Amino acid sequence: MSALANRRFLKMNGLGNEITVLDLRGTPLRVSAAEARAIAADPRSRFDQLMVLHDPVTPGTDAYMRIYNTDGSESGACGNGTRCVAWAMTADSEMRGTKTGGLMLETKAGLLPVEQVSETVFTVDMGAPRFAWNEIPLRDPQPDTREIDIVTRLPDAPELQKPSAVSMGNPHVIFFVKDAAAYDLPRIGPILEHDAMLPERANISLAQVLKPDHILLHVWERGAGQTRACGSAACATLVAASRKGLTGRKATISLPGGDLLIEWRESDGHVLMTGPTELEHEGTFSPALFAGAA
Ligand SMILES: N[C@H](CCC[C@H](N)C(=O)O)C(=O)O
Repeated sequence: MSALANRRFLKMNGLGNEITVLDLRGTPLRVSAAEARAIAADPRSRFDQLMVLHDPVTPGTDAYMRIYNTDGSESGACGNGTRCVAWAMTADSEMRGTKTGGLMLETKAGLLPVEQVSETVFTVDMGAPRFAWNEIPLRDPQPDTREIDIVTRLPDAPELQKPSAVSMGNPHVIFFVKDAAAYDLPRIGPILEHDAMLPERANISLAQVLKPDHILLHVWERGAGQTRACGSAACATLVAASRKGLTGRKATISLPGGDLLIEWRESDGHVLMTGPTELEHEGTFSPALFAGAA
């Protein structure tokens, strides 16, 4: 039987980005890719991202997070999930600590300071974006990641070329388009996600700049498909738009699930993401869920 059987989880969302939170602090347990897929397959614990809390690694931090996509792959960043974890560690009776004030979370990509804005709204310091082609990573050297070469040619969307590429601890490719809603993302998303220029695949964004402080965004997520919102994509998109001179350093990013406020802070180059969280229900994993999952 999986050691995860009967463990408690929270089903949450950040702007409709489906997040399941699992607290494994104080245990040596780890979630395998097969277990993550099994959790995603149950409608009660279904997720776009599974956020797993582990004991802190770096002294002074509150928890280490491992982030899983629906397909069992792992990511270094999830903005909406990080806010959900912050809510859980602040308000949930079994996950909260005694600490008041901000939290310091960590992933394999780095440290994420979080501040509470109101009961359910949090600001996450998502760190500094990376632009070097090998840090994103891209397959081939690119002199300027504001406009990269990709291999895919879509006959019915020839304008989808020369996207921007940014790492927010996870890889993002952003196409600036006239109408972000005009594309069949479930069809073109997987093709672009697997472009030969992207050795670790990427999250694919279609961004429409409405005003210098307002962007409309649709996202196809690596390993999870089309989601109602993606926080790290919103951060990557604001940074890419600002680098191209399309916006300033602060904008509202409107996603199908709602709005995020993103600021690319001048003083230290970090990206701040502010948005809501919502608890849907809690539950425990049924042992039957893991039959066949290693
Ligand atoms: N929804 C998440 C991002 C998940 C990214 C993941 N799909 C990846 O493989 O990088 C967010 O709010 O930032």
